[in-house]
Amino acid sequence: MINVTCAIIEKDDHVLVTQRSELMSLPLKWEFPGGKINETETEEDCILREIYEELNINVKVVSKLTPNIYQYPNKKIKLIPFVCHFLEGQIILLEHKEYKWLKPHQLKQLDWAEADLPILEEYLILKNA
Ligand SMILES: Nc1nc2c([nH]c(=O)n2[C@H]2C[C@H](O)[C@@H](COP(=O)(O)OP(=O)(O)OP(=O)(O)O)O2)c(=O)[nH]1
Repeated sequence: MINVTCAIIEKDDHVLVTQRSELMSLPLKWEFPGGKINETETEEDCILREIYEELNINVKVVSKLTPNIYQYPNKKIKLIPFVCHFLEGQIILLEHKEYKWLKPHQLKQLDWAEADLPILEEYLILKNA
C-alpha cells in the first residue's frame, strides 16, 4: 500500500484543486495536491514539502480528515487528507496541467480521482456545503 498525503487548501472561502497532467497516472483527473510519503518524514512534513515542490506555495496544516484506503486496478493507496490554510507564494504549476480556486459547493462538478470522493464528501459535510 502506498501512503499519499493530500491538501485541501483554503483561501478566502475557496479551495484549491489541481488537475493531473496527461503524463501522470490518472491522467486529467482532478485531485487535492500532495504526494507519496517518504521514509524519513512525518505525514505533515510530507504535505508541506509536496505543496511547495508542486505548486511553489507555503501552507499551514489546520486539521486532518479521515484517511481513505482505495484499491485502483494497479495499486492500493491510503490517501491522507489535511485541511490547510494558504500562507504565501505565487502558484507555479510544476507538475499539474491546471488549477482552480473553487467554492466548496462547486467541487463536485469536477472529474475526481476515485480515491478522493469520500474525502470530498467529508469535507463538504464539515463545511455544510
Ligand atoms: N497527490 C494526490 N494523489 C492522489 C490523489 N488521489 C489519488 O488517487 N492519488 C493517487 C495518484 C497517484 O497514484 C498517487 C500519488 O502519487 P504521486 O502523485 O505522488 O506520484 P505519481 O503521480 O508519480 O504516482 P504514480 O505515477 O506512481 O501513480 O495517489 C490526490 O488527491 N492527491
